Amino acid sequence: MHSGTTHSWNTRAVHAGKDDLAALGLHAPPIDLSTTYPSHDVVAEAARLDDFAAGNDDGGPPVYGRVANPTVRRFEDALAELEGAQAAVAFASGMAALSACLLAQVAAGKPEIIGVRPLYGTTDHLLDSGLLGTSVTWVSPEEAASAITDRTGLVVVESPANPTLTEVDLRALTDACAPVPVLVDNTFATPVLQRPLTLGAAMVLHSATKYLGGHGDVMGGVVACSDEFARSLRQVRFVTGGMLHPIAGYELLRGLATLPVRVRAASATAGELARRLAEHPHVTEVHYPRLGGAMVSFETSVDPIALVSAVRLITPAVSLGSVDSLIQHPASLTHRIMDEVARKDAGISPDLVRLSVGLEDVDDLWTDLTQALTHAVR
Ligand code: MET
Repeated sequence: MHSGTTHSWNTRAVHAGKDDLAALGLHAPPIDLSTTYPSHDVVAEAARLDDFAAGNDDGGPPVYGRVANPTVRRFEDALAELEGAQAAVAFASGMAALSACLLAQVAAGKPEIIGVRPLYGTTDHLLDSGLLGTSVTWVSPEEAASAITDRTGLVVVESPANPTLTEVDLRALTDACAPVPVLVDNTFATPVLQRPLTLGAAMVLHSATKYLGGHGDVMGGVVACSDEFARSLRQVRFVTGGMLHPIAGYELLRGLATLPVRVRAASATAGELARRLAEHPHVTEVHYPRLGGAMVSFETSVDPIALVSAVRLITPAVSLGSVDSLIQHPASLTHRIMDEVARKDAGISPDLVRLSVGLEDVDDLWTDLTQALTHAVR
């Protein structure tokens, strides 16, 4: 799957998933919108369907559009390469990707999940509700290993975490929990800043909707992992139908090419905004990861809901990772669905505001933030 070139990671971000294009006489990757694939050899087609149902993907015609797609495969191959994984499996959303990970472990007789809070609110809710037949034990990173039983399927962690930007020592966690697989939600860090598989993680989850797409116009999810776990995920995707759309596959592949420059530029602006916010009289605490990144969250003495409503350049909206900056109030929106006590215990206070920093000029963003902070004084 991988080219085996000695080019740098930044160069591979541009070319991964496209190495065969020149030989095909193409420059942009083709978008295959087929929902079905013709075959006059029914017996051979039946054998291929069996193979796909077992979770294999030989790169050939997928029989049916729910099973696999050539454009989506390009994105999967590229993301696998950038995360340093054997394989990647793409889904219609980040939550569909997480659901497949959970269902795969339930099917393997390992329905017990160990969760480290905070996590994205709907991830927290999916684990806490047990909707997919899992059970969860919530722990601190230091307690994770002692919660393992012979039915533990996954340790789930997000670092830096949504929305508090709390960082977990992933190497210490994966060492302590081995051989139980650790799934790291790497949506906020992106492989530009952190590659969890190099720190002992078994699976890396992305809401591809965020930085991988990067323009707020494509929804998707992806898991980078071993060939073996990828087979389990494809088996789940085959029957549950959470396949990524081919146009989304195209857009996500296109997003990867600019991922390094987008993340580095937005991170520089976010770091500067974090420094300025820390000095602001209406800001009581700023959260910004040691790792860097383009997310900043902060606690404020002004009315946080009035603050979010008062921005004019920044967009008041959930989601993140777009070229334009977004701001939202986690306790009202992204983490609303969580248990209220757990939310407070996880550090998601009613005064916390989350900012996704885009590619605008830092001074324009600062002017907007400061006027909104002034406007929202209680
Ligand atoms: C429906 S809330 C949504 C989205 C996204 N995962 C976020 O953290 O902003």
